[in-house]
Amino acid sequence: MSSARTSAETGVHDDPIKEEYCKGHIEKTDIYLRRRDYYLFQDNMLFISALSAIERFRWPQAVLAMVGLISLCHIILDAEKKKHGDLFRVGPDAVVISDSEAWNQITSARSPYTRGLWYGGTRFDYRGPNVITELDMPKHGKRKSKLASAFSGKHLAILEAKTDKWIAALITTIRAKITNGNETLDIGRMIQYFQVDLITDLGVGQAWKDLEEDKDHFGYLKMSDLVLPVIQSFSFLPLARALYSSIWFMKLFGPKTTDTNGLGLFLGILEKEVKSRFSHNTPKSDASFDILDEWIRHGVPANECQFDLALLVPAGSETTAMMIKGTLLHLMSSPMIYQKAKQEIKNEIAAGRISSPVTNEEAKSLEYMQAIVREGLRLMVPVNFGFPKRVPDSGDTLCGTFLPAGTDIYVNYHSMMRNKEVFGEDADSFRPERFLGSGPNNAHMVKVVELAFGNGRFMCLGKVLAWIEMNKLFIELLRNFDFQITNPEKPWSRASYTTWIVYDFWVRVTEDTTIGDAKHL
Ligand code: HEM
Repeated sequence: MSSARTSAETGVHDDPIKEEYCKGHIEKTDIYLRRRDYYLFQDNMLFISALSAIERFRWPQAVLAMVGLISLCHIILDAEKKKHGDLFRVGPDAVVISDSEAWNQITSARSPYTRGLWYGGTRFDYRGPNVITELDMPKHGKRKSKLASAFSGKHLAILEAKTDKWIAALITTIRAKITNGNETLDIGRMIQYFQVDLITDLGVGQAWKDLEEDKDHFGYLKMSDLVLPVIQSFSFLPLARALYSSIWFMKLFGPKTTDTNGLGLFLGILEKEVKSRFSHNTPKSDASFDILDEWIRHGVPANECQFDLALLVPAGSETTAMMIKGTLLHLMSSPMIYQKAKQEIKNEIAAGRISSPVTNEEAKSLEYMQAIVREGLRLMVPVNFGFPKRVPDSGDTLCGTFLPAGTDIYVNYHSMMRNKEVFGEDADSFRPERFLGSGPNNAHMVKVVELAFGNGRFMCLGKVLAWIEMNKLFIELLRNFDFQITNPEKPWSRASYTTWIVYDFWVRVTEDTTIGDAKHL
């Protein structure tokens, strides 16, 4: 509880509850109980009662309910948003928000908000925090600014060249499968292989070659599909989170660099690579750029290099892969949009306006393809829910409700991206046309979609890379191939946590023989 402050100090004159709180006359819990419009425990909704039950130590029910239900959390949260509005409570000290203006304000560059303890629960290495699990904001800011150089300036051209290289590898692999008579393939898995190869190549200059060998090396993806749901479910439960992210627990049960498979093996490989670079003190030339060298040049210490490289693989692969898979599914399910996209690519090739492969700059001038990317990112927003920001000492009023200091505000991106007031009555439909034109509402929609990457000092570190990929990949895939869903009744299986997991995304892929220059790779 923050110390007593006067209304003159806090500037609070208009809200008696807020004023009492700021003067220190009432506790945070009183505020929740006094505010009828804010008191949601009358809801018998399992998700909310699961979260609230933690505080009452009804452990077994809470844990079971959470783990069982959270794989549908986007549906549950969206239903609650429809009932209670843009801000509602999910725990004694926690609310969920889907209002884009408020989220923009909370996460702005100079925001006094800090990270909630939830962030610490995503840690997977007992030896130390990575940049995303660092809770000390000044430390986080310093650390992040050193990491950011690898994603900016002269390195952008290298990010683009590596993206081209791995898109080419993806296309070669798909083509080889078609030639061998395997037109039906799990495109979801292939996109994950593509992402892992791209990120490992960028990270340490050596891809795992998942695509080339058609193999989930080190069982990394299998392990991540198993571990992510557990970590992402338990991270919402304060006591569980404190337990499993404690150093002794992680030492006993977490991944270790001596493991022979999965996450531990992966950490071990990174440890070796980082040690070798530091002991040889030989950063590579610009031509053979990788992120590790860039970080060493910027004075990132060896242990942080290890932890942050280990973060890049899940942070950089699961997210972009989800967006790509989701957009492909929408394209395949929307024949008119699919054909319009192909026609735009055809026209641009015929007019000699796009190279092979398309450059990032050229890709940005394909208006319809850009609209598809935004619409795909919006409807298949890769980060679904989570990433709480903690209300500063003065408290704050959001969506008309006063929130006391220390309240965690979780974002509900899924509902934010489907807000009818922002995106129109058909916000649930895949309709890229909504982004065509340049009216003020268009600019506003674009800004809201950008929030999918976070904002201000909470911004995603790999945003620029993700945009290069998204700009190019769909153009390259569609100029080479045609895609068709194999099972219209169940095109894939998908579970939602903070991020998503997609299984069994089988599609039929054939060569597109109608677009002239397709065989460029
Ligand atoms: C479509 C793709 C992506 C989306 C939607 C996305 C979204 C996000 C979001 C919402 C956050 C958390 C922001 C917050 O704290 O509020 C984040 C953080 C982060 N992302 Fe991404 N991301 C994507 C791709 C990538 C890629 C490709 C990389 C790396 C190569 C990456 C690396 C990171 C890192 C390192 C952080 C932590 C930043 C920090 O500590 O402040 N992401 N991302």
